[in-house]
Amino acid sequence: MSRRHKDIDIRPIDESEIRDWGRALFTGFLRPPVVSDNDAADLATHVVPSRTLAAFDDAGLRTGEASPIVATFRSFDQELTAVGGTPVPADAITNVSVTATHRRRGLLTRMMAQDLRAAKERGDVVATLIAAEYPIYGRYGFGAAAHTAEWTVDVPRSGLDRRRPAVDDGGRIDLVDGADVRKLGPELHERLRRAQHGVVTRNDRWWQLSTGAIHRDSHTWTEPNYAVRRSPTGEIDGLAVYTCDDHWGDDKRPLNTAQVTSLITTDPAAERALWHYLCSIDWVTTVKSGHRAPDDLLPHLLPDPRAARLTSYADWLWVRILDVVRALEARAYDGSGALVLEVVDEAGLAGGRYLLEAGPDGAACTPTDREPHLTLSVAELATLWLGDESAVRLAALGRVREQQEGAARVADALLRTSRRPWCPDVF
Ligand SMILES: CC(=O)SCCNC(=O)CCNC(=O)[C@H](O)C(C)(C)COP(=O)(O)OP(=O)(O)OC[C@H]1O[C@@H](n2cnc3c(N)ncnc32)[C@H](O)[C@@H]1OP(=O)(O)O
Repeated sequence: MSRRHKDIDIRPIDESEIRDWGRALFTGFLRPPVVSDNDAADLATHVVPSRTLAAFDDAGLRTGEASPIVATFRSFDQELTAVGGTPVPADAITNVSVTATHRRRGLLTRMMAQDLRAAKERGDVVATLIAAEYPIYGRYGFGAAAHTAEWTVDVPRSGLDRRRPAVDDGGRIDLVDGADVRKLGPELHERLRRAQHGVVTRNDRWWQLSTGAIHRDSHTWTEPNYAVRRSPTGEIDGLAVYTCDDHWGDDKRPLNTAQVTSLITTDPAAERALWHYLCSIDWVTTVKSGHRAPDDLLPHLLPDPRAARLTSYADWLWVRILDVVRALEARAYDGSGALVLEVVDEAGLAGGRYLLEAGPDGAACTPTDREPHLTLSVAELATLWLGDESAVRLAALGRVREQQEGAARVADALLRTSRRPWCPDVF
């Protein structure tokens, strides 16, 4: 007999429960439900029990070793770069799963409420996640704040001159190994995240996982190629990570694909140089770009931009604002103006009426009782906050309400950014 959801206990796990929690996670994520000793040891290195929730159904039929854990949820400290380059503290949510036998009984809803409350109390400005499916997280106040795009480049069609480098500025490209990337990458990424809104922090574990320094039985690993670009003054200003397959046509024509898993730069010259390098590797006729911002330069670095076909486009980083005042004061504004926002938050975490007075020299956001210009949910505010969405478009969709005529245009002039946000990572 299935139990009512409120009889199922939700609480942080303790250290002795990490392995069972891992098995429930693998089950929920449709991996083989087996946690090897190697996987258990790896989980123990980064799963922080106090930030890791589980739902326990003790009444189920089970034998021997089977665990009562039927749902998983984990969060960790992160920083998210706001518009203008200032990082804000974020509650990064991951490893959300509810076992198929226990779906749609409100377990995620309970775990989310618990975690967001704790994040609010800790003083996090936002919560972040990468959503498995679009319809899951809006109800909890998350908005799709940054999108991802992938292009597939038909190299022979691109019109690139593969004989010479794209940028002849005295810079160079070198192939390095994983150990070099662990040394050089973090500093490059630090510079990127001070410049690009939407970027999130990468911890040591991120660099170790992405360079094969940590081996997990539950994940396959293929050593990629790592190319760094040095600027004319010798500074590392770009890193491309890619794998190549080994595919030949019947007519002995090379038809290899270079799949980019990560490409970060701090300079457009480095971006141009690395894409050109990737499109110039002998045998490579297709380059897949990996996760890019929708306004990435790539297509327009090719003489024929149509050679870059958009093969994936989707919502990517979801943001839940927990502190409207700090979120709006942390970001930069190119224009100047004042806006009164009526923010609706059904969870009672961040709602209220706020006056935003902003300009290129800074912003102040204060609770107010002035008449609002716009009424919107906290989720819609998140989509506007990172600069990606248009308030005019949301008004047309009925997702924000103009309380004063023309307010959506004023909001767009203040909040939209000239380049779109980009989150290069999955977490
Ligand atoms: C950040 C990440 O980790 S992303 C990974 C998320 N995990 C997965 O996708 C793994 C597979 N899916 C699952 O494990 C579960 O279905 C979850 C975690 C998505 C949802 O867990 P549940 O406990 O079933 O959610 P819960 O019962 O709290 O649902 C609340 C509401 O959201 C809706 N909902 C939940 N999941 C979905 C979904 N995938 N699609 C559409 N609606 C959904 C429910 O129908 C319910 O709506 P209602 O209140 O109108 O009835």
